Amino acid sequence: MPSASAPPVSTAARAVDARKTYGAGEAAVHALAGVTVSFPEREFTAIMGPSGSGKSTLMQCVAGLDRLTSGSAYIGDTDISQLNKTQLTLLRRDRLGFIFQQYNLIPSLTARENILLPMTLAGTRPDPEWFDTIVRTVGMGDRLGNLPSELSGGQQQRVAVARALVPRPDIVFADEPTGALDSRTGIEILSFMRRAVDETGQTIVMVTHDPHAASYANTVLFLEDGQIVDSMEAPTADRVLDRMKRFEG
Ligand SMILES: Nc1ncnc2c1ncn2[C@@H]1O[C@H](COP(=O)(O)OP(=O)(O)OP(=O)(O)O)[C@@H](O)[C@H]1O
Repeated sequence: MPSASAPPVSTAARAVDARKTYGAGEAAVHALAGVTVSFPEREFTAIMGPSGSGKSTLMQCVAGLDRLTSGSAYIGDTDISQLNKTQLTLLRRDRLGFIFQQYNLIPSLTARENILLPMTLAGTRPDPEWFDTIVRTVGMGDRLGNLPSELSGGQQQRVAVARALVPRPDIVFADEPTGALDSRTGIEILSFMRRAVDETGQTIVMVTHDPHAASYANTVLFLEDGQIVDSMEAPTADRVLDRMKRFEG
């Protein structure tokens, strides 16, 4: 139990009775079948579950990339189901960061320009000290002038991670961020994401299939058939793997 003096845990994002149905009638797929979940601030949450269990749908709907069929999704206190398209675009730009399996870098821009692109588009500038901290921590300091085609896959993903973190978003959503990387490079990226949470108070929500990746999180949520069926605190790769095996029976 938290002590009486412990600060209350704030919620960076949450969903309330979230439902998402694709198609209609007999062909209807209930990708989310009533999910209520909170993502605490300054924590790293992983979402796992069998293929088709609704992981990406949940992330996309909470991150304002897709809309729920019913229920609500909040970023902080903002009910995003009430926002129009423009408001959603601005909310994503100003308050959220994204990391995908595909790095989505602009080929004609240098690493530095790619990292700064979201802020350039928003007409803002990063705090120079913060920019240096992020670039140093992701280990990209000497490659900032290079184009993506001159960087390895791991280096490109580091640029993508830096791009997500430099604007200091309220929350970073990551969908299989290490899916395209070899295991050593994946570990570097995950370690960096972990440090961003521990050392800078970043909030991260990550969808993954990989029990080892999930072990970097504070909490793992398990989805099955569009519902949250379990959660695990302080996960280890072995415990996550054991839990995942129970879905296959
Ligand atoms: N645009 C769509 N149209 C129709 N059905 C969809 C669409 N997107 C997702 N689905 C279905 O919704 C369900 C949940 O999909 P989702 O991609 O969220 O699962 P997931 O857990 O992320 O899967 P995976 O691990 O394979 O990426 C699946 O049955 C999927 O086929």
